[in-house]
Amino acid sequence: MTKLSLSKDKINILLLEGVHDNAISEFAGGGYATVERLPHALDEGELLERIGSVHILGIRSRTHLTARVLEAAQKLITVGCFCIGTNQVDLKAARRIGVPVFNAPYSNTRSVAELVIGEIIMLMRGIFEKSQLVHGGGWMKSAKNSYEIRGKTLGIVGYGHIGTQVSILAEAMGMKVRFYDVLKKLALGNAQPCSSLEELLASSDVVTLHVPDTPQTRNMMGERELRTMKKGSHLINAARGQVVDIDALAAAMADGHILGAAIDVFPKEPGSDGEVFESPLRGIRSAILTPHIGGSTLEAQANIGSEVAQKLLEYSDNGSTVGAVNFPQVGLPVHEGCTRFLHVHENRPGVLRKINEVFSGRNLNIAAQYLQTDPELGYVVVDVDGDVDEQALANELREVEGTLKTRFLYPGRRGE
Ligand SMILES: NC(=O)C1=CN([C@@H]2O[C@H](COP(=O)(O)OP(=O)(O)OC[C@H]3O[C@@H](n4cnc5c(N)ncnc54)[C@H](O)[C@@H]3O)[C@@H](O)[C@H]2O)C=CC1
Ligand SMILES: O=C(O)CCC(=O)C(=O)O
Repeated sequence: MTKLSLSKDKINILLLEGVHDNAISEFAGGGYATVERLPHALDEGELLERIGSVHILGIRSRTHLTARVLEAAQKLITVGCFCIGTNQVDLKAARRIGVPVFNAPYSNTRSVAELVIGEIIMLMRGIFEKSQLVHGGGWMKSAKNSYEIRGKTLGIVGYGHIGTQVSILAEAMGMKVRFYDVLKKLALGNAQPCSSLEELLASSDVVTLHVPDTPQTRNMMGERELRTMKKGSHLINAARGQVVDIDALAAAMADGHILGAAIDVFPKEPGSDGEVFESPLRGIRSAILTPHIGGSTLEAQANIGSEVAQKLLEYSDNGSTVGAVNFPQVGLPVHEGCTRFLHVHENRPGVLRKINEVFSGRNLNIAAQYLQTDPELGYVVVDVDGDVDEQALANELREVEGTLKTRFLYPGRRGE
């Protein structure tokens, strides 16, 4: 267990939104015992009240880390998103305060893909509507609007980790697959790329969305795009709520242009299970609405719990930023016997020279130095051998103009 400048029992870890037990076990195994876990998200006001004393924060998709919250996070070392998407975090604001953000880019991929496959069949057989009727004492034994998926065309928007998994599974079940992506992607199996979103929409029986939330994908499925879809086709959105114009979808479903939809994500989602969910889609019988559970399987949550906690530990213990989504990536060996200084700074001329002057001015033996930069940010890690007045050195480093964060630790040395 690496020793830190701040003893581990003083490092406050706050985990929100019911992060899996595996995360707690990982932290305990790393010597971090001060972990508080809440089952729900916190809103901005609640976060502002608590964030000042938090060193490591774990969230899922419902907690919004705004610039305001991050600027109040005086002690924050790192943030873990125990999910794939990181759009709920103001990543630039996190960079500005020198805080790397980690996620789990693959751990729930399969869970989302399986849900989508199930929904394709449910939609193409009108199962949800028929089942609701039967629950209400009704009976609708009819083949109207019910089709096999074999031979039908699935259009996948966003051919990344989830999109490609859906592609493979759908082809195995006899579907024809077409996809559209902004990047050139290797087509798996017999899948066919489309040169435009419109081409995909006009030729698919079911369209499924697997793009991230970006300024380009906001409302990418608006009135015009929904009307470009084939009459009687189906839409699945397990990506992000802002990708579909929900009012336009409700209208296209009301007049039967879109026959069915399965929607897992919404522009406004409740922060906790007790809160009332509002949406114009409520009450539409051919709309399968689920509470953002695409990635909510026990397998996925267990894997995510371990994966993200390990990344947070690697950063807290060793300074490694491998896997961070908003930071220069530095993979670091454990260098026993040294004191390691982590310095995050604005990437502007002269900063590195001044940092080196701080070390050379004290006649220290630098055993290793690691540096990664991107156009705005620099992250330098310096391992020093022998005796050193860590606190005085860290204070001097903090004085260097452009410094965003400084921390020191003792890799490989046992600590609390
Ligand atoms: N419902 C749920 O519980 C879950 C939802 N998600 C959502 O699914 C999204 C996709 O996940 P992954 O496949 O792992 O991401 P990924 O990053 O592997 O794939 C996204 C793909 O979308 C493409 N893309 C980006 N902008 C585009 C645009 N404007 N038009 C067309 N293609 C575009 C990218 O080039 C990439 O190939 C995540 O960002 C997340 O928001 C992820 C996991 C669980
Ligand atoms: O499980 C969650 O809270 C969010 C899942 C998700 O949307 C993601 O992984 O991006």
